Amino acid sequence: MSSVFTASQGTRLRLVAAGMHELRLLFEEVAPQYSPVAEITIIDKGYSQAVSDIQAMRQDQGVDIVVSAGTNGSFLRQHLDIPVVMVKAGGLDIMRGLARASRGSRRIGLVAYGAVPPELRHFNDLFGLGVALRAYSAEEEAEGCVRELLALGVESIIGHGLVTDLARSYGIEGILLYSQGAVREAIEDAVEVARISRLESARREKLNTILGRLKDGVVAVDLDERIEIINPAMAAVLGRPADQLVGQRLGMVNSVLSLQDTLRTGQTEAELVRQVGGKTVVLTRMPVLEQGRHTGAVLVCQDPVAIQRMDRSLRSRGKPRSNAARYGLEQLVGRSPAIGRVRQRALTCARSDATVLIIGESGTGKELLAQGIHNASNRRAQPFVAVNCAAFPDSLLESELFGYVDGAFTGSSRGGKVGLFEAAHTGTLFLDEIGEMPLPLQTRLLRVLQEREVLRIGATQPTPVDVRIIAATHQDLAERARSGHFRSDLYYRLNILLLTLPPLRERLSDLPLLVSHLHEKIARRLGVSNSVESTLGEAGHAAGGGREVVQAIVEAARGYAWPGNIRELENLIERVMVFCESAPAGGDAAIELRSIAPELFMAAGGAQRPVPGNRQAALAVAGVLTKGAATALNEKGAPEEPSGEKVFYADRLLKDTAALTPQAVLEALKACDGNRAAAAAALGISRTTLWRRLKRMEAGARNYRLPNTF
Ligand SMILES: Nc1ncnc2c1ncn2[C@@H]1O[C@H](COP(=O)(O)OP(=O)(O)OP(=O)(O)O)[C@@H](O)[C@H]1O
Repeated sequence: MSSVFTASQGTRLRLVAAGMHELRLLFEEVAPQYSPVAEITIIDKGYSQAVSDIQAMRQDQGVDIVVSAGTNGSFLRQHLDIPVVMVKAGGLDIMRGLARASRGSRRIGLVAYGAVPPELRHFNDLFGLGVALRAYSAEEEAEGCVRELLALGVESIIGHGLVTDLARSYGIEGILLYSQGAVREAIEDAVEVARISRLESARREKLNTILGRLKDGVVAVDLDERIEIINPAMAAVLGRPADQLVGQRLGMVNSVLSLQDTLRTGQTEAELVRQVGGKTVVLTRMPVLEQGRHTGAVLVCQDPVAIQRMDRSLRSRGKPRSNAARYGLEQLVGRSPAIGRVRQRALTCARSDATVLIIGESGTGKELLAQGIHNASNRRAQPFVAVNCAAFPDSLLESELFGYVDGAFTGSSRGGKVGLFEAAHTGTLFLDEIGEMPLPLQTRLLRVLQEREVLRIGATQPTPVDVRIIAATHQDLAERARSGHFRSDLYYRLNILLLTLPPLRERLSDLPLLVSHLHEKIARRLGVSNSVESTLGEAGHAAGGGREVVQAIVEAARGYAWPGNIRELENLIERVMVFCESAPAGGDAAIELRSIAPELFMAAGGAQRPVPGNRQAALAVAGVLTKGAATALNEKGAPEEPSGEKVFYADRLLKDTAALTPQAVLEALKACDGNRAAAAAALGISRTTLWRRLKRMEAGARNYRLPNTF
């Protein structure tokens, strides 16, 4: 037996051999040889009885294939939907039958099923064998043939089982046409067919599993455009069960999906946008080639929203994690009751998906709070996208937020652009400085909040988005709504969960904690020791140890009635630390300090808002900056009488930085080659504050010549 008879997947093939009388005996003789690959069940029944037995076996344990012969075999073929392999008599079988018959009889007859083979007729005539030949095509005709032969005096009839039985019933010899060889050949054919059909059905099952899991609809048709394969997604598009659609002409089921042109031209057409059942779909039509011949066509139907989502996910994966929130609520430093209440409310906000509005002065930690809420929410693993509405010209802000489709406007990038709403899909969108949003965009924003879908610029179909909005402002939004600068309906939509961040001046008790937190944070960033106890390297001797730096700054800030800006406090600390780091060991620190002192003090906030008590603040800062700063506080922690040098610097600081003058702004911009971020950093203010300052300067005094970048 050859190796092709290895049953697939380790299970034996299941064969049924259906034959009565002599054929059954032949099956019984041959079947054991195939037991390693096939389990052969022999049934000694014919016609409808055999059909019902085989169907029951099929239900019970499965049947791969049936082997039978003659009219019984033909009957089974017609009534079963599993393959039936016929035992066929070859030339040798006929010869063998004739030889056997001629041993005892003078007159021999042969009754064939279907038609007498022409070769046999020819052979009979050529050799003058005188065998009487008859053929039958239906069971009831067989007896007529036997009787005719009897009338001719035939004593021995060769034929199928039915014929041999009839011959015997009329008292003459019946010789079965088949040999063991013919039966063996039929079983081997059956095993091979069953093996291939098992492989086929395993392949089909795999394909069905894959197609069943696909979100895209797939349908394959034959050359007549009749549906051969259809997956559940496609059946859903067509609104009918898959089994009802198989065999139907696709173009008749839905003319938009017709594959007639593809069958005719053999051309692939990709990404065709069409409407099917009121839904926009993206279609791809392809011909099917089997061994170089067109045998049908395939249609793939995609949901554009899914494509967009995939596109977004690919884009966001390609990007570095810029859309991630770095801060958690635990980084919102402060033990004052005011900040405690904010932290508590923020935790409550994190538990819901409702829109949050954060109100607080610039640099009070609004973004930190927004990030903290995101990171404490269920969306923490999803994007956190922040946008400063004040930082973009109106038209740019629109395309940033909503994105645009390919060719939406001159100069738009090819392939369109994903807006920040879409980029934040499933996550949080932080809209900072929402009060600065132009009115037309407020209308669009309101629509997004109501409909939960965005319409890219130039698009006709909206894209659903699942985004949690956190908006922030330093402005009195209610007042802006009253004065018509802000849509009141949007204000009410945003103002669902309100968080108010108090300025630092209203929670000065948090100052020491904040200063040492920021000191540590900056030290980490600068790569210097983060302990306030430690020295700041060799240079630390010039300007005092870490503890003194922190204490002096706390003093300065307190005395100065800090105007509420933590960012500026952070900037001041950084400047002091950088200065202390860079002061040469044993060098004249006082000279160094003199050069940066005005800038440092400006960073302390005094430049923006001179407040009462600033002389004391200046003294404290100057204390850090002068050579004798290490003794700025006496042993009991009380401030020392200021030295003449300290007083001198404090006065100079006050004079130089009395206000963030337009001149100071312009000089900073000039020094930074018009780079706004750098200028803001140099001035120790946020980019937003600088932007506002510039806006005010532009509006108020047209005589300033601003660099082109503005
Ligand atoms: N309570 C706090 N604890 C620790 N750090 C804080 C706190 N509040 C603010 N900061 C720090 O101050 C800086 C400014 O904070 P943030 O950017 O969140 O302020 P903002 O109110 O959003 O500012 P703006 O309105 O100018 O955009 C950040 O570096 C932040 O880490």
